[in-house]
Amino acid sequence: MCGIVGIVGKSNVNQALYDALTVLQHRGQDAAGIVTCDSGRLFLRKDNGLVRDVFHQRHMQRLIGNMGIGHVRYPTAGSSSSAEAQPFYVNSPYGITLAHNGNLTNVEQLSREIYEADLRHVNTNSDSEVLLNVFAHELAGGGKLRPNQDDIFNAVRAVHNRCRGGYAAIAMITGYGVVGFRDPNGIRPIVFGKRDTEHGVEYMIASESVALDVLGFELIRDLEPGEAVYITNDGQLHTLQCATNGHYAPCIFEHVYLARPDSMIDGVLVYKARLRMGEKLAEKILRERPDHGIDVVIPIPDTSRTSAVELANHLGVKFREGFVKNRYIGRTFIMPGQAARKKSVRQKLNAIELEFRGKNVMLVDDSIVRGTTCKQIIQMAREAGAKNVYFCSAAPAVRYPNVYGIDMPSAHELIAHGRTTEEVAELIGADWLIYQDLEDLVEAVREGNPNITEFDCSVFDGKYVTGDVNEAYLGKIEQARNDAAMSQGNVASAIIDLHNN
Ligand SMILES: O=P(O)(O)OC[C@H]1O[C@H](OP(=O)(O)OP(=O)(O)O)[C@H](O)[C@@H]1O
Ligand SMILES: NC(=O)CC[C@H](N)C(=O)O
Ligand SMILES: [Mg+2]
Repeated sequence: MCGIVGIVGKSNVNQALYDALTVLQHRGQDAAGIVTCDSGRLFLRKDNGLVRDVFHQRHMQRLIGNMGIGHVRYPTAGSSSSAEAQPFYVNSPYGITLAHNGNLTNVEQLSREIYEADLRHVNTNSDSEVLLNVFAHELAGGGKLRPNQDDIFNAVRAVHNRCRGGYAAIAMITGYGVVGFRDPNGIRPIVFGKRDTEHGVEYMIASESVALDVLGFELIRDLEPGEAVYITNDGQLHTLQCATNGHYAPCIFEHVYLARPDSMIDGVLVYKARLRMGEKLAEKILRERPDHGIDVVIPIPDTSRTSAVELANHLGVKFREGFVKNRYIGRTFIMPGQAARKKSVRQKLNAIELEFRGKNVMLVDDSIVRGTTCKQIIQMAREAGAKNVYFCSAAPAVRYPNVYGIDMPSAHELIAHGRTTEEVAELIGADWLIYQDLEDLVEAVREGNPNITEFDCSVFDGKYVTGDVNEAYLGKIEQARNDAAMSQGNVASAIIDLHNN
């Protein structure tokens, strides 16, 4: 889950892109990039780091032009090297740059095809550079000096035929316009909107509606699975369904953890979905532990706050902020490497003893993935004098890898993989543990938009909606991307870099 944005404006868009990336920072903390287009010239700045660290005034001044795209990265393929920061650029045809959220599952085959048949060179291990080259090759196939919307949409159609996996992408065609497209299952989110200015209408495409809100754009709608939107340099907007088999199977983990609560995804307000998760989890606790004896409900900041409030309401138990979060430390789960994740939990959260001493506390988190957070938090609660520490997760047990843009490639790193709830409870040191049921999670989200009949719930049930994920593939990514392999790989690839300013 990276954050992507594209704007076609009426004056320089650099500041708006920067602001949008700041709002999308929760989707990727590893690298950030912006490319703008002015009079047929591209201006690119990208590097490792948070948005505020990558762009200094001297960079911003050079990012001129009334259209551009931006990216915040959380790597799920390749390495964390700055060479794989996005947007990526390819010079032919037209000069295309691309920002991608998601992960391709047939990248090996595509890489081979690109080299052997399309005669193209890809310089990194990033699947996003492969996606860009597939799109570029298909657009070149039109053979036009000046591409129009039909040429763009034909290229997107061909991308859907060749690419598998999850992808929400925004590409800029130098001098022509910005195109956004979404994979035929709609796994990753992408929306577009507009704002009126005295010089005319400006358009924005972004991962989450919150980026539109904050910049004063009005949400038009989500892209449908398989659909593309193309905004020309002079502000004409075109949309087209480019997939024959498009249907909704969006990633449910966006609602659990990835997205901001104030975002609206596919007609569902994430905030309300999380409230309903809390309500349903409370019902399960009342069913399974009617004599729970809980004195206080305490969320593990930040993401679980919304569901924890509603959980406490429904249990009729006091809600208290027992942990204070250091606001200068980012999200732990999306940090690369277990050592960094482990260290940051302690730096990030500190207990207020008063809320724990002598009490039966119910700690609430949105999810338990590797167990990094909850293990340490439970220990902190005990050190703060809690009598009993119960734990609940607003999501079901995460037992399977993700292959569509969340960095959970290795089943063996997941604390619940191959374990019962009781075994996980023991391992994390909880007196008892309750997970949300998958049907309840799906219901909590679906109530926001009953037209969505299917979700990608693969991390919970091991069913992969693209139908191409088998044991051999999972084995391969586990080997290539487990924590130990990644820390070696990152050192080796740190020096690769072709272009940057
Ligand atoms: O079991 P784990 O592997 O620890 O992963 C799950 C935890 O990671 C996330 O928190 P994170 O700190 O990333 O972000 P937040 O501040 O948005 O909650 C999530 O909210 C859980 O707390
Ligand atoms: N999290 C994402 O969406 C990652 C995008 C892309 N696969 C990368 O690794 O850069
Ligand atoms: Mg958390």
